[in-house]
Amino acid sequence: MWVAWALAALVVGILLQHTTGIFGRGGQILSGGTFWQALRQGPPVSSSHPPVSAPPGMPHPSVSVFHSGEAASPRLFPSWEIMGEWGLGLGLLIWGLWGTLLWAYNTSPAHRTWSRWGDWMLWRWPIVTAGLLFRRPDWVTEAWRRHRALQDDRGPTLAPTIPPTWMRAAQALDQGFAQSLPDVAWMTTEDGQRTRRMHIVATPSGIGPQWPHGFHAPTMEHWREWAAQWGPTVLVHAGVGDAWQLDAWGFFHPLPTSGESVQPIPGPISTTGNLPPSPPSASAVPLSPATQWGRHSLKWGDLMALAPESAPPLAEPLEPARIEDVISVLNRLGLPGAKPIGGFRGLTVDIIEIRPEPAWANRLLTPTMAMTLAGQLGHGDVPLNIHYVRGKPGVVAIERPRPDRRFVDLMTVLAQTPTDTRRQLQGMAIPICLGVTPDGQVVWSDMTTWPHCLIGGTTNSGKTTVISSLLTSLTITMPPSDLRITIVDPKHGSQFPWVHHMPHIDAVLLEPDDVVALVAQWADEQEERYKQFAELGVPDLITARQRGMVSLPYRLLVIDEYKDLKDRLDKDAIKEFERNIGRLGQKARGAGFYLWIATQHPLANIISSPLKANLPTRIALRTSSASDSQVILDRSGAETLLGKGDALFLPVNVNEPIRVQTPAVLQESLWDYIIKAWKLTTNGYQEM
Ligand SMILES: Nc1ncnc2c1ncn2[C@@H]1O[C@H](COP(=O)(O)OP(=O)(O)OP(=O)(O)O)[C@@H](O)[C@H]1O
Repeated sequence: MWVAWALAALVVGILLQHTTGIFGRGGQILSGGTFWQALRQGPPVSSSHPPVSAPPGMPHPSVSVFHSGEAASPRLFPSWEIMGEWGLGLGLLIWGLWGTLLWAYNTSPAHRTWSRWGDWMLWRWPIVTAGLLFRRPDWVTEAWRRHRALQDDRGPTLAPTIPPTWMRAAQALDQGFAQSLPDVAWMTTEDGQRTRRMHIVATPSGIGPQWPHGFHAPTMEHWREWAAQWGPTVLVHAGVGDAWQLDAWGFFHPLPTSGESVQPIPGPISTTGNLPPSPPSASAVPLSPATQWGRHSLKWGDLMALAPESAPPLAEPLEPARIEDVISVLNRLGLPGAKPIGGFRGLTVDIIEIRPEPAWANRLLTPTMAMTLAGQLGHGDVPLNIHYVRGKPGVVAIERPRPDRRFVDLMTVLAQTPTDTRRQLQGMAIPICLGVTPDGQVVWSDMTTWPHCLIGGTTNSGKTTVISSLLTSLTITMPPSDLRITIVDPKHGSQFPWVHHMPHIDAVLLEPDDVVALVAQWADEQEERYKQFAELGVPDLITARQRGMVSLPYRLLVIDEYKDLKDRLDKDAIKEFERNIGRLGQKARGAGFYLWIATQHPLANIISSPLKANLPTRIALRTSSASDSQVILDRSGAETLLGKGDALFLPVNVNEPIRVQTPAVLQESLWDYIIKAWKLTTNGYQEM
C-alpha cells in the first residue's frame, strides 16, 4: 500500500510537471498543455500592449506575473520568487512524501511502536519543510528541539526501564488519549509460566499497581491536569482479557474480565475493534424519569417531592445600571475607559464583568484597590473580590456583596441541578454537592478525587453547616452499605444531631485516643485492602467495586474541630496520628479511606505542613485575616468572603479556587426522609 501511495504521488508529480512545468524550467521534462501554459504565461498580450505593471510607488500587482515575454519567469505568485524554482519543486516533493508517510503511519500497525517517528512525521516534518521553503533555519531547529524534548524531557526517569511504553504514553499526552489508547492500555507481564493481569500507573515517582481513582479521561485537558499532578504518566493496563470501554458519559471502564483464567496473549489491537465509537454527547442520552443521583442513590422522584414547589433561579442577569455604577466609580478613581461586559445577580454577590484598559488593569487587581472600591461602593471595610474571569481573556469580575443576600436550602440546590450535570453524576463513584457559584452553577464533585480535605474558617463562618450539608448530600447519593462515616465531634454530637439515626454513621467519637486508634487501624486496613486488590488483579477499590469483586465500603472520617482534638492529645499521640495520616496519604484514595479535617484555627502550628500536604482539597470559609487564608488555601482571598457558608473550594489540580455559596439543610424533615428511605431499603421494601 505504501508503495502504491508513493507511486501515485510520483505519477501526479510527473503529470503536473508534464502539463505545467510547475517545478521550474530547470526540471522541465516537457512543456505543453494549453490551459496550464495559459495559467503560467497569462493572457496573450500583444506586443503593442505594454506589460502590466504597477504605477510608480505602488506594490507590484499579482496579476503582473502573468505577463508574456521572454524575460518573465513562469511563476504563479510573486512570493514564490524567494524560494527559487528548484526550492519549490523540492518543497512539493517533500510535502508529497510527508503525506505518504503520514498516511502510512496512520493506517499501519507500525505506529503502535514507532511513536518517535510518528511524532516526527505527524508534527515536526511539516515545520521542517516549511522552514526549508521559507529559509527559516530557526523553524527547523525548533522542530528538532521539540522532537528531542519528547524523548528527553518526558521520560528520563522511566526511560531506562520501559522506554517504548514511555514513548507511547508521551505520544498519548501529545496526540490525545483516545487515539493512543490501544498503545498504552495493554502490556503483558510474564510471571514464569503464568501470564499475570495487572494494572500499572507509572509516574516519575515510581511504578506501582496503583490506580489513583477510577480512570476518567474524556478530554486532553483532564489528561494534562493528570500529568501536572503526577508527572508524565504511563498507563499500562497489563494482561489478558481486559480492555477499556468508553461509556456514554465519557468515562473509561474496564470491561468485565474472565477472572484469573489464563488466555492466549492477544495480538495487536485494532483501534476500531477495541474502542467503541465516540461516545454520544451527554444530551443525546435519554434520562429516565426515575434517574437516580448516583448509581445507587435515593430515587430522584421521591426525593424531589420534598423540594420547595418553586424557587427563584440561582442567578439572574444584572441590570445594566448596576454595572454602570461601578464604571463611574472607576472613572472617579482615575481608571477611565472600562467597557461593560455583563453581570449576574448571584445568591451572595453581584458579579460585574468589565474589560479594563490594559494601562491600568493590573492596578485594579491590587489589594489596595479592592479596599478602596469596597469603600467607594458602600461595602465598608471588607475588600471586594476582584479577579480575571476564566475563559474570558482580558475580562475582570468585580464581586459586590448583596445587601439582600439569599441563603439556599440543599433541596433547592438539588432540585435546580441541571439534567446534564445529573447525568454526569452517574459516572462518579461518590458524588457530593458543594454549592452554587456566583453565576448560578451548581457544583458537584467526585469525592474519590479529593481525597482528603481541609475545611477552615473563623467562628460562625459556617463550617458545621457546610459539613452537615456535604454529609447530607452524601447520604442521598450513597447507600449505607457503600459509605461508612465516622464523626469526631468534641461537642458530643450536638453539632450533628441528625447523624445519630442515620444508617451511614458508624460512630460519633468523643475521645481523642479513639480517633488516633481509628486512624492507625485504617492505615493497617488500607494495607490489607491493597493486598486483596493485588490478589484480585485490580488497582483500587473503585475498580474492584465496579467489577463486583468486593463489597467493601468507602470510609469517611470527619473531624469537626482539629485544634480541640490536638489540645487533648499528648505530643507522642499527635506524632502517631500525623504519621498514620501520612501512611494513609495518597494511597488512601485508592483504598477508599477519606478524611476531612475542619478547624476554626487555621494556624501553621495547628495544621502542620506534613498534615496539610496530606489534605490536598481545601474548603475555605471566611477567615479573619489574609494569613489565615494563606494557611488554608496557600493564598489570600478567604478574608474577603462574607461568612455563613460563602466559601472558596479548591479541588486538587485546579489553580484558582471556585467561589460557592454552600447550602444549608433548612428542612429537618429531609433527614427524617433519608433515614426512613434507607431503612426501608435495607429491609428490602423499596427498590432503589
Ligand atoms: N450555608 C449557610 N446558609 C445559611 N446559614 C448559614 C450557612 N452557613 C452558616 N450559616 C449560619 O451561620 C451560623 C454559624 O454557622 P456554623 O455554626 O455552621 O458556623 P461554624 O463556623 O461551625 O461556627 P463555630 O466555629 O462557632 O462552630 C449559624 O447560625 C448558621 O445557621
